[in-house]
Amino acid sequence: MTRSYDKHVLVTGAAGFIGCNFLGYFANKYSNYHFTCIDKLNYASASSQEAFQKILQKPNVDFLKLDLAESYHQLYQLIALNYEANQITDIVNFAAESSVDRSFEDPLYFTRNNILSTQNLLECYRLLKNLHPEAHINFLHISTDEVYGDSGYNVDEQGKLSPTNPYAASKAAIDLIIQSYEYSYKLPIMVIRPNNIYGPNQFPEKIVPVAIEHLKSNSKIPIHGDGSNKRRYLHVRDFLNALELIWSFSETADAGDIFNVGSDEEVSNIHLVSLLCQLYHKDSTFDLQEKIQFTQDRNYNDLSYSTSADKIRSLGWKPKVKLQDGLKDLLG
Ligand SMILES: NC(=O)c1ccc[n+]([C@@H]2O[C@H](COP(=O)([O-])OP(=O)(O)OC[C@H]3O[C@@H](n4cnc5c(N)ncnc54)[C@H](O)[C@@H]3O)[C@@H](O)[C@H]2O)c1
Ligand SMILES: C[C@H]1O[C@H](OP(=O)(O)OP(=O)(O)OC[C@H]2O[C@@H](n3ccc(=O)[nH]c3=O)[C@H](O)[C@@H]2O)[C@H](O)[C@@H](O)C1=O
Repeated sequence: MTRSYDKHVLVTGAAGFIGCNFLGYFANKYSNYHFTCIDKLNYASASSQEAFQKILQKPNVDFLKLDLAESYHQLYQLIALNYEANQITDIVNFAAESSVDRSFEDPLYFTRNNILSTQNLLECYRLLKNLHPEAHINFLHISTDEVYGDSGYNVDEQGKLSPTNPYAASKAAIDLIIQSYEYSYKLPIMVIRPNNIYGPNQFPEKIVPVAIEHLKSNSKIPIHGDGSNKRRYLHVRDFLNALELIWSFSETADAGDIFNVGSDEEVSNIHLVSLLCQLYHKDSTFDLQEKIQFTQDRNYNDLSYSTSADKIRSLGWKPKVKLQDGLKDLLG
């Protein structure tokens, strides 16, 4: 970094769906912040590649291709050993393998990746405090509402963690490790648990981009099981607004906190796909049965997530993008 910036923000998973949308918004709005992006560039990054490469042209954005789970020593140098030179002030941690379906196929990889990638960052922060007790990093960790599983009703941030799939278990595990660092080392870390997020450049394995891809190729949309599972959907712009609000609190927080961030728009998978078909075919009629094919269900498919976002709503945040409008935008 040559010019002086007000913040030096480390953004992990920056080449992914939410990370790249985060950069597109914050690197433009906060030109007085420097953003160092870290990403291993997995399969999911491919969908954001064009947008990510464009953002890397900005003077206040740099990129390090690193696997956080395998790069402890480089991270230790970046965050702790060279603290006086790098002066990292904030960490926004998106990096994770994020696909439930893939986690059923390779659970151990999800455990290793999603725990070590974040715990390596926690270790660097812990050791930084040993070297520079005065150092403070605003640490925002992106978790998920899947950590609660589908057993609770209107679960708030104190709800029991009850994950049902290997992805969610890896996210719940690192949430608990973060909690241990808060208690044992007094590291103030903000944990954010969003519901399903959709928006531009999402890799077509999540239902929204999958359905759109199949609509555009006129092929049948795969529906797991009977399609009755429900999810709540939040547009990525609304999520970033929530993140901006939480980030502002982390500046003065001397303790960590947890925030559920979610919408009230809960729809079943079959209804979501039907809505996308209606929006895509506009006024022309269509036979839904011709547009879908029922496929084998997941090993376990959470029925729905009933989390309460009252805490962040009480701070003035609320979703602004209606699902129908957000989907219409995506369909173009
Ligand atoms: N998309 C959603 O609906 C949703 C909802 C709730 C929470 N989340 C969480 O938000 C975060 C971002 O999700 P997303 O949808 O953008 O995921 P994504 O899969 O689109 O992107 C994740 C990015 O992280 C990178 N990454 C993963 N492991 C890494 C490692 N070890 N080192 C470096 N980079 C690594 C990948 O290369 C990828 O670019 C994740 O932590 C996910 O658990 C996502
Ligand atoms: C909060 C989490 O959201 C995402 O996980 P989730 O599994 O809920 O998202 P998906 O889009 O993969 O699945 C949603 C829902 O649709 C079904 N489905 C999916 C893909 C497909 O081709 N057909 C389908 O029927 C699936 O079984 C689910 O019931 C996000 O991926 C995760 O990171 C989160 O944290």
